[in-house]
Amino acid sequence: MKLVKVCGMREATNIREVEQAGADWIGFIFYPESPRFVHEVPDYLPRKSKRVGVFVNAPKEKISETISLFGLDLVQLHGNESPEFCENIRRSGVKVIKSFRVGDEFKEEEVEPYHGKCDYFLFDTQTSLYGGSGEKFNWETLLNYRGNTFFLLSGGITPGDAEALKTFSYPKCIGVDINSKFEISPAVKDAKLVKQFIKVIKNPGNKIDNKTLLI
Ligand SMILES: O=C(O)c1ccccc1NCC(=O)[C@H](O)[C@H](O)COP(=O)(O)O
Repeated sequence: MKLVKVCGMREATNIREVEQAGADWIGFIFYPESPRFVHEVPDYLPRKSKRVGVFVNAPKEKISETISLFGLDLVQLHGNESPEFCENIRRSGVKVIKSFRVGDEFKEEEVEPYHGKCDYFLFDTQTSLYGGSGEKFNWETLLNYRGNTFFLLSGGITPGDAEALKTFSYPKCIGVDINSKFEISPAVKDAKLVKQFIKVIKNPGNKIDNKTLLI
């Protein structure tokens, strides 16, 4: 695994800790219904980790305003945004991640129109929520993904999944997105757990110890 995105951050001190833990990308949720909703600019924003803004069916103007306010590098779209909308956001100079909710079977026809219109896909679990459900889907369904767009694996990934992820070698998978299963409370991550997880999945020789995982 090459890349780890830690999503749903809000508190300055915690953002700094997670950045120091080695997160490549840090996500901020701009969806008011989320318990991780970011309503003001934190006192610290990551400098080394890339900043990702997560939106659900937000208007273009709101996204553009937030890109400027937070200095976003990437925009992640979790709603019913069209391929044209993705392309339009991309023209603002940010990379675009389009999220898809995966159920029992992988639907190639759903993702197909988005190739070339965004930079990455994110495969999350199909639930009644737009994201942050803490639910896992069957990763094997992604064996049916034939596209060329690189993707992030997401949905209920836990600290205990680090070992299994070392052997997850889908050619187009560039990394993982972690969120609720690393939380102490909504939007507050256990930076120690994040650090251990990153260490293990980026260095195949390392094993995570159960004491750290609290299992
Ligand atoms: O996290 C949220 O509350 C959220 C709400 C609405 C849209 C997206 C949201 N999160 C985006 C993410 O990238 C999450 O990390 C992803 O859905 C996985 O979350 P989890 O299942 O908790 O690991």
